[in-house]
Amino acid sequence: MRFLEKVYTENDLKENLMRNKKIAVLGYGSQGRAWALNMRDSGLNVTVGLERQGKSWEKAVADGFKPLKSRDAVRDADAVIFLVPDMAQRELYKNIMNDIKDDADIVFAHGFNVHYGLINPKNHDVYMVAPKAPGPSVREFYERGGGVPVLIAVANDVSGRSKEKALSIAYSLGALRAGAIETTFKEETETDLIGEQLDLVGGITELLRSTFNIMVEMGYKPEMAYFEAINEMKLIVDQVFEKGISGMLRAVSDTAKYGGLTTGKYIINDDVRKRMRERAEYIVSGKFAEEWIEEYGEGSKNLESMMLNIDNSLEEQVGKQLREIVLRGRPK
Ligand SMILES: NC(=O)C1=CN([C@@H]2O[C@H](COP(=O)(O)OP(=O)(O)OC[C@H]3O[C@@H](n4cnc5c(N)ncnc54)[C@H](O)[C@@H]3O)[C@@H](O)[C@H]2O)C=CC1
Ligand SMILES: CC(=O)[C@](C)(O)C(=O)O
Ligand SMILES: [Mg+2]
Ligand SMILES: [Mg+2]
Repeated sequence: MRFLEKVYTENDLKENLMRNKKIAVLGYGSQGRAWALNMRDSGLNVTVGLERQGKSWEKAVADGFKPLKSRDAVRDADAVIFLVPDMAQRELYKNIMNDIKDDADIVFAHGFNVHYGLINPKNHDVYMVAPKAPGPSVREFYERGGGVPVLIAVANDVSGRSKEKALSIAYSLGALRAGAIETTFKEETETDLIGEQLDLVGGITELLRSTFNIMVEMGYKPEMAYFEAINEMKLIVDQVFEKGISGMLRAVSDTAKYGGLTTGKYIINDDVRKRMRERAEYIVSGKFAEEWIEEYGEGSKNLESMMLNIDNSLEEQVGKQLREIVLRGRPK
């Protein structure tokens, strides 16, 4: 079966529609910094917009930008890119929407706010360029002559050229050196959330911590447990990244293959899969979005306490010390 019918690369860019346009990047965090730097290095006219002075402001200045208050940054922008946290986007949009030019594009790196109806800019081109990687990788790949793949999607196409403009932004991020795949806001939002909750961020975190804690309960030294249960994850995932799951399995010992395949199936059984499916449906129903908006509205107290719990855990204490050794040995 042939997948990936259409992957957009640099050859698909007929015209760089963003070349002489003014771009406002709102937010200078994980994605914001990477986008602003990559787009500037690609020759675009980038202004960084922030709500207030602070760490992000200082970082932007250190990188050679002259940040402006968001409302000033968007005033003459042809494209406004929302790279502040998803939960902050609705309020920011409300505060600055009257300052945005009537024909400016509204651009996102993730579909959450548009898909769940929190932001609904009617008379603008609204599109998404969603890097499938954390911000620092978006920058690092670009700097090393590459780019991370992106998903592009169009939610509102007033000009008839939204997709071309999304490709032009993808190009400036370096993403067309890899490729862009077209999707919808709905599909990107739901698959992004399902992925990060079921395995990437949710499932994996608890698997790592559970394995660590079981070893410690059984009387093994925490540093041994950390090495075997947590630290080595990266090396295994790197194998998956390079060669897929079967390639990873071929890179480990037959003992690991056999034990892993049998125990994996024993742990992740139909019961667990049923619970995973329930959470995926919870996302698709919109209830997760409601829950998260409510939690954020109440000051993210539960999130903070869960983070504190992790910060104070034994695995974090051991990890901090062990990483000094591990990172010291990493090739330069
Ligand atoms: N973190 C990542 O690697 C990825 C993020 N995305 C998407 O990119 C967008 C930006 O996410 P991140 O880069 O993770 O954000 P972040 O949390 O790193 O961004 C923080 C930036 O927003 C500003 N900020 C924080 N709270 C604010 C508020 N209440 N009002 C205005 N500005 C505020 C901060 O000063 C900082 O400059 C989101 O839509 C996210 O879903 C997409 C792919 C990966
Ligand atoms: C890095 C990424 O793409 C995530 C996990 O979906 C996110 O940070 O939301
Ligand atoms: Mg993601
Ligand atoms: Mg995400």
